[in-house]
Amino acid sequence: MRVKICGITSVEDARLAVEAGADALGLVFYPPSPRNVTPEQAAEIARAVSPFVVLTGLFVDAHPQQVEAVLDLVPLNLLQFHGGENAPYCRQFRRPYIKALRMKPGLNPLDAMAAFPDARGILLDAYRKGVPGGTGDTFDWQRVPQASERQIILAGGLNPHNVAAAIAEAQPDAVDVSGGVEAAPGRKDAVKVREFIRAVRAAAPSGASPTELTQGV
Ligand SMILES: O=C(O)c1ccccc1NCC(=O)[C@H](O)[C@H](O)COP(=O)(O)O
Repeated sequence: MRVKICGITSVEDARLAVEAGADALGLVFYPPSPRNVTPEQAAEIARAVSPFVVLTGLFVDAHPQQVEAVLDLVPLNLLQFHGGENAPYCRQFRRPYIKALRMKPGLNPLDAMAAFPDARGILLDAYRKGVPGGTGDTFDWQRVPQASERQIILAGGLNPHNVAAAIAEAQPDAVDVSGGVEAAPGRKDAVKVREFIRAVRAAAPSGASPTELTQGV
């Protein structure tokens, strides 16, 4: 079970997340968010982090030139598109990407993810009208497709106290959290980060997915 800590805004928070065992860090390039970072700030964070930790750059319906400008400065390993982007938009940067789908009532995630066959993963997030992400809201984890061939990342309102139940119910391949491990918007809480990752490891030890655990793989 992989863990992404999203909304990292400082070298200090990047280091505490990596030391706690995060597999990936999320850097938000979306100015209305309190977790937004500039390309220069992101480059400083990147310099401080092991090259073996996945650096994810997050965008919301960004102009392609904005994405390219970030890529010129920041050695991102992965892009995350969190708006209404389509597959041609996402693939134009010729980088691995994950596509976020907000679980609007009535949305069929299997149909929606089929539109992004070349996405490395699909991040399923809560839906709140007018707010693209980082809502702190959960959604019905029963809606997460099971036995999908795709890599499913569960997000939305996770925290140290609910992540084990979320994993048991949704059986994702990875989890993602932002607000649930913060002391304040944009500032991570070291204890919450450690508790979150500890809870994930307890729910899915040795990195195995819950499916592998229950099927004795
Ligand atoms: O984190 C943000 O502020 C944000 C703003 C706009 C678009 C996406 C954003 N975050 C993307 C993420 O992947 C978050 O981790 C995800 O939405 C879950 O956030 P939370 O419910 O706070 O754990």
